[in-house]
Amino acid sequence: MDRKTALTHIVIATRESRLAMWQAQHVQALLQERGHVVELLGMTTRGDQILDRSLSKVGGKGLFVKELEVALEEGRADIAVHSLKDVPMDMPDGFTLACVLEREDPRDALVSPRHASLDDLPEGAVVGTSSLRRVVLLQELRPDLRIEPLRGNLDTRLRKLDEGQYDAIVLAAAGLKRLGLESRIRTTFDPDLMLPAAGQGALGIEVRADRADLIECLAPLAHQADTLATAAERAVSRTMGGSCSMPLAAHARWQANGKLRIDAAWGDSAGVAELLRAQHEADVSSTAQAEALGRQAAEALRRAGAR
Ligand SMILES: NCc1[nH]cc(CCC(=O)O)c1CC(=O)O
Repeated sequence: MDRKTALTHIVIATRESRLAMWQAQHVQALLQERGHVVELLGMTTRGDQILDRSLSKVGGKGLFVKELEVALEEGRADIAVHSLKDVPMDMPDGFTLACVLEREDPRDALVSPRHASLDDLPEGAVVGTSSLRRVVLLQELRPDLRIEPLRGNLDTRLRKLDEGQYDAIVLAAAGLKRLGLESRIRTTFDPDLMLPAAGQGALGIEVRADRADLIECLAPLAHQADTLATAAERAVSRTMGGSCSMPLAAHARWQANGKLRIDAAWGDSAGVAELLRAQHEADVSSTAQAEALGRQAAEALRRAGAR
């Protein structure tokens, strides 16, 4: 195969959940518009199989990406499309994040058959989420709520709500919107109250670090403003030694004054201690500057007592 042919034929490794498939097809369409021939290779990951335990107890974020990386390693696929939120802060040796795409709504959403907002939930209502970040933030807003674990892909989570196992559940707005389920959203949370997770709503494309050819093809798909914002968010998690067993939130927004502002929050994993928050802003025009901003916020959380 000559170099030109190799460049135009791209195989995307993807998980088979509806959301993962949507995301892979989205990238497929973007690459096809640029003249590439793009195929999907669907696969089931360990994270998809383990549905009965909280993810943070069985190995964390890496579970969703490992099998896809093996496919890249073996040359069965060229790129993997991930929800950036699920991508470990440090890529394993030999892999790199080639680009971050324009992000969808980064906020969390409340889904409930009977209640229009968090304030509208009766005392002691049962709310489903397995994210420690959401647990800690919800407990701060409504200490009376009973928060119960909720696992599975988006359709499974909605089914469990519809079966009556919960009064409400909290999900990323981005996933619901991508699957055409926006009408299920009763309210999207003010990000200052329910601070999103690092990378929430953004897609990242992973490749083998030695595939300069692919990195070049993918460069035009990058969204610069969201790349810098999510780089700052991911630097908060990286500095904190972040994994999904840590109740950490990090959300960066571009301000009217042209600066990038980052908000970060950390809570005790028991979910009882007070929530620590940090906020910084800076002029940011490079990844290094974005990461420095994220580190500043993490160091402020540390000084305030986060471990
Ligand atoms: N942890 C699972 C996960 N990873 C990405 C999304 C949604 C889409 C996104 O945030 O980009 C979700 C579901 C959720 O948190 O409700």
